[in-house]
Amino acid sequence: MDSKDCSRTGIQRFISSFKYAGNGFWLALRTERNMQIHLLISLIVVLAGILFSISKIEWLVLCLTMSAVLSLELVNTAIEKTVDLVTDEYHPIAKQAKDIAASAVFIAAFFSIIIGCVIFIPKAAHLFQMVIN
Ligand SMILES: Nc1ncnc2c1ncn2[C@@H]1O[C@H](COP(=O)(O)OP(=O)(O)OP(=O)(O)O)[C@@H](O)[C@H]1O
Repeated sequence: MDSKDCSRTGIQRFISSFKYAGNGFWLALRTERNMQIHLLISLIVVLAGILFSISKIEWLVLCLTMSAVLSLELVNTAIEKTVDLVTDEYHPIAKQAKDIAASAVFIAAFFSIIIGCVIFIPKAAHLFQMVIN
């Protein structure tokens, strides 16, 4: 923390933390292709939720899964950057750190696909039945 930070009040630091979080989000969104893909899929899921008028519980489950995937992608990016800061040479521990962080995103994305299928496939099938009948 620099001397400027020390002189600020709690509320100013609280507001600044939002600004820093926003900066981090936009930086990851601008520079990380996977983050752009996850956000695009989240927007499509939200549109599908509106289109199919999903229930309150389904919205809550989707919000949890989308926030898990997006948050873990941000943490994965932060870990990648930290590892790159420590070493730009090949190191087995660097590989382990990056691979483990990437697998956290993979697990969240995998289960969010299952949740999305459980919520939307019956609704899409029902819509399809109505269209063909
Ligand atoms: N310093 C390193 N030492 C050993 N292996 C590394 C190192 N840096 C990267 N790797 C390996 O290469 C893989 C890709 O790393 P990289 O930093 O390019 O991330 P990425 O998977 O391309 O992620 P993104 O596309 O989100 O940037 C890692 O998962 C790891 O297995």
